[in-house]
Amino acid sequence: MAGVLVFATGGTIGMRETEAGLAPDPEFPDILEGVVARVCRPLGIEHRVNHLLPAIDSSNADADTAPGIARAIRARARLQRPRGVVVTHGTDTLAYTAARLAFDLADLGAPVVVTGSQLPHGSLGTDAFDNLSLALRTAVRASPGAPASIAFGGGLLPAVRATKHDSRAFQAFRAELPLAASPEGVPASRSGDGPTRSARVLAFRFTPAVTAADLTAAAGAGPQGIVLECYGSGNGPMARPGMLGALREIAASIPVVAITQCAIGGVDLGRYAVGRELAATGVIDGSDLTVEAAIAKLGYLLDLGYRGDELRSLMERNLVGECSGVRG
Ligand SMILES: NC(=O)C[C@H](N)C(=O)O
Repeated sequence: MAGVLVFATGGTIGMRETEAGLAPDPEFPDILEGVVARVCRPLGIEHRVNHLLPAIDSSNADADTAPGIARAIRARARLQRPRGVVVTHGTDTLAYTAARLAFDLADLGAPVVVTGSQLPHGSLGTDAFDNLSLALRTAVRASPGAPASIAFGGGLLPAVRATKHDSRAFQAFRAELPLAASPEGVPASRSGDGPTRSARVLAFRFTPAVTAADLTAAAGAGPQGIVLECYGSGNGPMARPGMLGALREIAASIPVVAITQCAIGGVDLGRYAVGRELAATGVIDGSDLTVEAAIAKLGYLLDLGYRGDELRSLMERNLVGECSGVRG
């Protein structure tokens, strides 16, 4: 086919006003078909629109949403060999999904561009069509091996570096850091068949009131991995009663990845005594990963079957431009 494959997954872009608030518009499939055709025809590009049902408000995304979108894209792409792929998605969890697709589809051989909108397609002055048109044109023009990107508010952002930072403005996303140079590429699957269920990775944020019991409770809910949002250069309340022991125990049973709450700078676990204490509990150094990219990467590697030292080593390296890698 060598055209564009579009996957609609929900989000404001496909919603309309109802008595219960914004909700999926049953007429959106027809409208999307028309808009995609209008952009692709003058470019001489074929297109096919797929709807992943049910269309959701992306706030309802769960651990399997992004891996499920990746599986659907892979299955279609195998048959239709597209030149590019566009995913329409709600903005609330768009950065999480886009980051995950960047890993899952790194070797697809076609660029993946994710978009959505702040206003519904039918609203006056909507950003839906500008964003969609930018995404389609990017998917057609980018090279087959280009990294996954987000087309939004007139700009393109690297999927593994982006965060939603504005709940209203048309420029809803921001990437504080560029793609890291010289990515190694994604590893082969460790377990052959792939998992039946996607790993559940939680984020836990250190704040002044946090206790060891809070962390133990979060880990007790049974996630397969935890992203620990630390202060500054990778610090935490290590003097809190029970915190060292709790972290040691958790990190011995599931991977715990330490990232920073700061947008820039990354972690440097050797800098402060509290950072060294944290490192000694067995947490993995998350370099300058965003929380979205850390969750995506850890979930992706767990789903590929990686565990233990192999997982740690991959987490600490730059696979698709998502992090600078651990300081030597
Ligand atoms: N602008 C949006 O798309 C927000 C919406 N709640 C969603 O994420 O589905």
